[in-house]
Amino acid sequence: MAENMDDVVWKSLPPVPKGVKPLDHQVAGHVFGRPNGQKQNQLGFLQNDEGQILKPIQGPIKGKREAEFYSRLFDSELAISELIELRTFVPKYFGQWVTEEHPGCTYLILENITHTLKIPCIMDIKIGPITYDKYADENKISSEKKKSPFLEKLGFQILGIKVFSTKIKDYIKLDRYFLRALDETAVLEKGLKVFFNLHEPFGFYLVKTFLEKLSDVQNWFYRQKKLYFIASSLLFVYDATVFELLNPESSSDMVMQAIRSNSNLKMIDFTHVFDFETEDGRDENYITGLNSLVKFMELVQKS
Ligand SMILES: Nc1ncnc2c1ncn2[C@@H]1O[C@H](COP(=O)(O)OP(=O)(O)OP(=O)(O)O)[C@@H](O)[C@H]1O
Ligand SMILES: O=P(O)(O)O[C@@H]1[C@H](O)[C@H](O)[C@@H](OP(=O)(O)O)[C@H](OP(=O)(O)O)[C@H]1O
Repeated sequence: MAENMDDVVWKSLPPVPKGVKPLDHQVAGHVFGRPNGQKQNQLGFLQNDEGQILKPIQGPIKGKREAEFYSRLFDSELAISELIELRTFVPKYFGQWVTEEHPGCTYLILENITHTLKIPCIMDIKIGPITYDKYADENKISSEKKKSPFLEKLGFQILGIKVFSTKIKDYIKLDRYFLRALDETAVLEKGLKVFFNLHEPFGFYLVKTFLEKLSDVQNWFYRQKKLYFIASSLLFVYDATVFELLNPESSSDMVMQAIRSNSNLKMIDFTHVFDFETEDGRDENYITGLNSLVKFMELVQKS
């Protein structure tokens, strides 16, 4: 028997509905055709040609929460200014999709943030030292606590990296088992610096660009008092072709402009998002994780 469920090769895959295919570039979560944990659920992310992904709505009650999160956020009558602002930090939502090939599964239709990238580089980071919610039972709490020995210190965990290394001219893929085992030093050397191609002279500007984007997310979290996010991720993407566009003569303004338009940061995975019960909430768990990630990125930038 394969040691890791991810290594199980499936003899029969679920049918792929017409006009869509499994998501090309995915670094974590429910992968189409792969069992999810012990649950043997083989449905996962799909993509279409229109720049959208299809995310299966997960079983109760996680999936329902995520579906409600998106439909509330993109409701045309939404009048809460903080939530209207939050739209800029998440993939666009286009409604729901069902297909006769997968009876019983409804998909969320979301913007595919890797769609326009020629050589996509992707990193998924789950934010916050606490990854279980108020409804978690003892088993869930203990299984979450066992997943990453360094989570309490780091405040975040990298779940997956797929990066085109301009040094070896090939893709490097790192999975959550490898990444969760990295301590405070190794997470810099074998995680973040690898993702940002830091051997490149322009790696510095890439980190600078993402720090700007993270600062916008931070500002929103300091201001908003509506929601708190457990086990939610930040998805970092950039196009490795940007390094080809630049040369040593490029001014720093030109470099920043090129990198800004070839990179993106979005919040994803909203299966554990809740409304604060009082008017003066502050998402300390998310803020702790985010601030720590920013500090680590600043260290990367200085190195
Ligand atoms: N909008 C998007 N555009 C492009 N890729 C995406 C998008 N959303 C998710 N992905 C890809 O899918 C992966 C998993 O996303 P997500 O965390 O939403 O899935 P999940 O199945 O809910 O995960 P889990 O069940 O492990 O919490 C991400 O790491 C990323 O590679
Ligand atoms: O990455 P792994 O180790 O495969 O773990 C899964 C992943 O962390 C999910 O985020 C988590 O769901 P939630 O965060 O939504 O709870 C799920 O929990 P579950 O199996 O308890 O549903 C895990 O199986």
